[in-house]
Amino acid sequence: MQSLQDKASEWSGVNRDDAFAIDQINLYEKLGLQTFISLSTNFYNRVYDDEEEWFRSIFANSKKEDAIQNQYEFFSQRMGGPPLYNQRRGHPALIGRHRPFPVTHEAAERWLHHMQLALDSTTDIDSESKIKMMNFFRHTAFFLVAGDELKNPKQGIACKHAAGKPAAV
Ligand code: HEM
Repeated sequence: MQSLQDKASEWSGVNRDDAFAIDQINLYEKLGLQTFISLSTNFYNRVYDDEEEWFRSIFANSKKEDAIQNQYEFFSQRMGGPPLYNQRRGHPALIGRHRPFPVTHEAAERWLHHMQLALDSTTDIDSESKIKMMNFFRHTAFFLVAGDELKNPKQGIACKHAAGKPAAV
């Protein structure tokens, strides 16, 4: 059976080495906390203003300021900075924390679209760091999609004994 990491690689098109190239360099030391704050602010300004109502509504129960802080604290600690996220929120457990939300393939692409634009409009992020970060984001986004599908595993093909019977629900 394919692991969630394998599915993430297949669906994102990013292999594990590229996804975790963020660990070859300390991006937090290179970019600084303020850059992460700007990135998450740019990102969530776009998300909360998204013209696509279906995507915007996924965030309807979260306050923008809280979402920004959750994100930049997580990114900073994951990319070599102090454990601000863990101190305030505990273990990230990203699949569990995304459980209430519909993290579909389409939602992942929309999330990544906004993140690419946010990276491009955040000054002080060099292009090599952007590529590393985007590979990590892309792989993680599809890791979350794979986790989301565990909520509603697709029905397998019915065996011959089920022929003519209504599908199980
Ligand atoms: C794939 C599409 C994604 C969707 C639809 C999505 C959706 C959401 C939503 C609705 C929240 C709640 C906002 C808040 O209160 O903080 C959230 C939180 C969060 N997301 Fe995502 N997300 C996605 C991808 C990602 C990715 C790729 C990452 C990491 C690289 C990530 C990291 C986080 C973190 C750290 C939080 C804060 C969790 C908490 O402390 O409660 N998300 N996400």
